[in-house]
Amino acid sequence: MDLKTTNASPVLTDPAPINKSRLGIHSGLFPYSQSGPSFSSGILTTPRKKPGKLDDARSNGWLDAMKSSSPPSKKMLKDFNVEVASDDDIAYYSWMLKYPSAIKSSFEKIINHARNKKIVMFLDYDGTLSPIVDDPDRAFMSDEMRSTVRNVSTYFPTAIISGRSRDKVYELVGLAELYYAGSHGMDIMCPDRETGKELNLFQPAREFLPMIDEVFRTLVENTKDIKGTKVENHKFCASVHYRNVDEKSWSTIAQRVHYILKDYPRLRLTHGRKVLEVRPVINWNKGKAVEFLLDSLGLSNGEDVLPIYIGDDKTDEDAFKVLREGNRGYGILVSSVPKETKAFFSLRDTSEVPDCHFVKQFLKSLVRWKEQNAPSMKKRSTKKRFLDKSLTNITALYLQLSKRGYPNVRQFGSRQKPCGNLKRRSIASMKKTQHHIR
Ligand SMILES: O=P(O)(O)OC[C@H]1O[C@H](O[C@H]2O[C@H](CO)[C@@H](O)[C@H](O)[C@H]2O)[C@H](O)[C@@H](O)[C@@H]1O
Repeated sequence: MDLKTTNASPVLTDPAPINKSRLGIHSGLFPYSQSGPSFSSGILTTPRKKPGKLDDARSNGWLDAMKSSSPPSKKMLKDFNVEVASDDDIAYYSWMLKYPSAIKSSFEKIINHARNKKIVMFLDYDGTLSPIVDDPDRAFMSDEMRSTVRNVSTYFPTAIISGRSRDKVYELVGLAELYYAGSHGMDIMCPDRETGKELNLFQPAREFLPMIDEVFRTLVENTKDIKGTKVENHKFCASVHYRNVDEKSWSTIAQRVHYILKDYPRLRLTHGRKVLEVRPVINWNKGKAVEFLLDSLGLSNGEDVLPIYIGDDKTDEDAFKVLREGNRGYGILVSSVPKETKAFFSLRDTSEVPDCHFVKQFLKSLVRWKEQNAPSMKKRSTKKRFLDKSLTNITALYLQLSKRGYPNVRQFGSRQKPCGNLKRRSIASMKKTQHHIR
């Protein structure tokens, strides 16, 4: 992908205008009219009355999806002393004929294909590096997983692509030597394509920032009476969690979220694991982020590059699709149940084996293979690692500065390029600055 093309706005034209009078809402309450962005800072509240049967037919479809997302783990079933039906296993193993395990028979295939190629590793966070837990704020990855990912990154360029905000996922992973794409790929920090040394910030949905902030507050306000609901602001998208909500209230959540989104035709809803995700209607996703990162790393020319993407969620399918369709690399789906997927391989995800065990095992095997069987392809050269180190220092510093709300750094974000003085400053002087702001 030519970087220049990514500078073109990926914002899609608005979907068909909604019928405001049908909703019985005064047009002044629509924060974004079709004719241009007029922003209202108010929080909309949805009526508390139960919406009519035909209020939003889509809610029913969504309810089914809500029920089937993130199926109960075997552990949960065991907790209730219920034997796991062997039919499930049969279904799983026949599904695996199509999507074989990446750590068993197919590992050979993967490494054979990787010989003489440069692997680029893309990793989703929740459900891939950290186990799915009830509280999203407590989805920690283990130290062992962290050190495994660090080892991976010493051999292969490694990026984390998450639905969470970039700051949040960086905080959870805590490895400055990786590249990060937050908000489902809408917030990317990556090396400059030309120099490879400077950092670029790519935020294709920047204009949606105030809108997401507003919808976030509206969602919080309108779901606060539903026990267990949690709404997260991920900067360029927002998540409404219903994992801890009584199933009887799921339809209420679906209806309220749909009702609110009727006022935001430039936002859309997608579905994750017991979470509804509100995102801008732009032609950008985790797949585009993978292409963008490969391009920025100067690795978009397929022949000698093998991108591998590991993820567990529907949003990861966009990345699997990019890799499959371009015949560029391998998608690996983490799942304990058969699913329709564009991935090539699978890794079992089971809470009986904690700590995303199979993902870790796959990553460790890859490192071991590299250490043992490709001694000629040593760890990334000292010079390269020095450059990477400089880059990671800049990343760490940037994240630190932006967290502290430094005005210059915000500005640098808005220009989608690091601010000049930050770019040109030597690492030593940056360290000084870093020390200064602690
Ligand atoms: O793209 P990801 O890194 O996989 O992020 C997807 C969502 O992950 C988080 O939610 C999921 O994990 C939580 C912690 O295990 C779990 O409680 C929740 O039910 C899952 O949906 C995160 O909180 C979301 O905002 C992300 O969009």
